[in-house]
Amino acid sequence: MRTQVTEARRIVVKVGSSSLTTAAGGLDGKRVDALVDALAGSPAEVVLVSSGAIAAGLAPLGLLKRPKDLATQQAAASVGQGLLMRAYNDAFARHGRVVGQVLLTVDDVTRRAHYRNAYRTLRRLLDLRAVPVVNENDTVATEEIRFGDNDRLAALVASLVHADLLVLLSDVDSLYTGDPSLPTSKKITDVRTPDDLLDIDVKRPGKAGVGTGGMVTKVEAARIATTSGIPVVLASAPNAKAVLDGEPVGTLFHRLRERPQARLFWLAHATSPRGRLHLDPGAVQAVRQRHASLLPAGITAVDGRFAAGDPVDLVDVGGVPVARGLVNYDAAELPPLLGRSTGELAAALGPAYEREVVHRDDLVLL
Ligand SMILES: Nc1ncnc2c1ncn2[C@@H]1O[C@H](COP(=O)(O)OP(=O)(O)O)[C@@H](O)[C@H]1O
Ligand SMILES: N[C@@H](CCC(=O)OP(=O)(O)O)C(=O)O
Repeated sequence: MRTQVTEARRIVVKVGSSSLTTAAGGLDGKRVDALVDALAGSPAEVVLVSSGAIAAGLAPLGLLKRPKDLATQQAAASVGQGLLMRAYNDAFARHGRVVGQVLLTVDDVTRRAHYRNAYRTLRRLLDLRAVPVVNENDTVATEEIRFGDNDRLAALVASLVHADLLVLLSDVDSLYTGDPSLPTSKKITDVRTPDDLLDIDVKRPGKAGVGTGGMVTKVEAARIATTSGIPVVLASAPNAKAVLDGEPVGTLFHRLRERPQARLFWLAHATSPRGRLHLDPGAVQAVRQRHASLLPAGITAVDGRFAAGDPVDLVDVGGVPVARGLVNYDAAELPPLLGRSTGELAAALGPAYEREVVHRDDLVLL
């Protein structure tokens, strides 16, 4: 059993084009359904990074193989992305789950100002129990600023949403020492350090012809994630359920360091609180033991003059600080909300009041 997997609370799963399409081209509904069944069965929050827009758009446009020129690829992506979302929408609906499309460019995941926008949207979708389905915004990306494959995009999204695990699903069941079709190539179950990759040949692209990056981009994605403290499992798409159940399938890239908690470290050690939120015992327990977000219902009193975004201390009935967090409301807004459930507040004051007072991602225990 892999505890890196079974203990993960937030997982980014990336699936490649070759795992979603039929041999004849076009989306394979059965494979989409099987993948979605596996994802919907996971107790973790899941962000799905899905390729396949270009591949799904080929058949409807009468294209026989993946075009080489960017404009035709973009036209195919434009047609295929809608079909892809329809397939996910229908497949997740069977589990009573809603999907949200998130199309990103390189800038959205690398520039800080954009990055925060993307993070907020993804986090809100997860809070609402929706499944974000991410792809590159192929129709607007130019050759120079394009990821092209989704492996690196998935690694950056994993880091962006503070995921505990990245799963790369492909048409190959693990990393091999060389071309998997050669009998001399051996399966690799664990990659613990970059040295474990020194003798591995990852150059040859996939034979299916619809994927783009082959193993090179997957190994690169694993490097980005593991150096950000996020372990990676590379496995075949039909093994998605086994992966998420923690079974030792595919290749596990162990994380190379602890997850840097730089922002939360700053919050705990380098900020002074602008106010205090007094918690009832139930809220203290929820924050401490379940690492839950703080909701208005668990707050009994507020001290200080702070604005939304400021650091505040969360204190217990004895006034002892238990956590520090970034508050989502101005001090003056809070008193009428205290002790009331988020459902009640939303009904009385509108959906903007459904938000948590301190989100769990912005909270550090003291
Ligand atoms: N060392 C290796 N180990 C495993 N697969 C490899 C290796 N080198 C090349 N490959 C090829 O990489 C392919 C997966 O890449 P790709 O087709 O881009 O997948 P996807 O569409 O899932 O992103 C496999 O089908 C396999 O043939
Ligand atoms: N954004 C593109 C991804 C291209 C692609 O084929 O990626 P991958 O299958 O992950 O190597 C698409 O949806 O078609």
